[in-house]
Amino acid sequence: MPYRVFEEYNIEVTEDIQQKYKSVITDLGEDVEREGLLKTPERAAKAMQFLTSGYDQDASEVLKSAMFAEDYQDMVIIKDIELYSLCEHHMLPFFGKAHIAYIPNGHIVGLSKIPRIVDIFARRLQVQERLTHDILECIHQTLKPKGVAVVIEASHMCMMMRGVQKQNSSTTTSGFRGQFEKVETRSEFLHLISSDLH
Ligand SMILES: Nc1nc2c(ncn2[C@@H]2O[C@H](COP(=O)(O)OP(=O)(O)OP(=O)(O)O)[C@@H](O)[C@H]2O)c(=O)[nH]1
Ligand SMILES: [Zn+2]
Repeated sequence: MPYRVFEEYNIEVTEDIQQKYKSVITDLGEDVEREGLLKTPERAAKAMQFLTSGYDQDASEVLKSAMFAEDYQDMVIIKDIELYSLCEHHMLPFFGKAHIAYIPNGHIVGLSKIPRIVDIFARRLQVQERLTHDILECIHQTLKPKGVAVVIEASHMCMMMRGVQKQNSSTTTSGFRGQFEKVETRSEFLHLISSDLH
């Protein structure tokens, strides 16, 4: 199955992570036996499994499950795809939007599959650069389009809540393959996703 519905957690893994969270909460000086925290280790164990559930999913299979032969030659853009990931340095969230385009080469892909693969790569311990690259390469290698472009704009909680504590900075990463390596095609894409269209 290319993606799983996240309702059934592995009992043993949940129990194991839960015990570790109990120690962490205790080490932080809290009382794991107080009412408000009684179920917290289990909830946190489940939340972390969900937020890293992308490891168990095959993004390429997801794309392959909805590729259709079609003679459409122009740019397809899916923009403002919201994403939530975890930075691998602090395991704190980074979140923002992905804008993705491709130029078909005999096949189009079911539109929903693009946000699905964004989630699959985002639900892992990531850096924004690798997330951008993972999405780009998956589409490039699986759909084999004439071109693919990925832009991600994101804010990192590790830079907002702690560390340098910058609330308003955001980071943009991008990757281009095939026809998007040409300035005119890339410019058209960047123009079409630019904020004045929102
Ligand atoms: N390039 C990149 N860096 C990231 C990303 N997420 C977090 N970081 C950075 O990873 C770096 C880790 O640096 P360290 O010096 O080891 O960690 P630190 O002492 O917690 O650093 P500060 O955040 O500066 O306090 C920090 O500069 C973070 O801002 C990301 O997606 N991409
Ligand atoms: Zn971080």
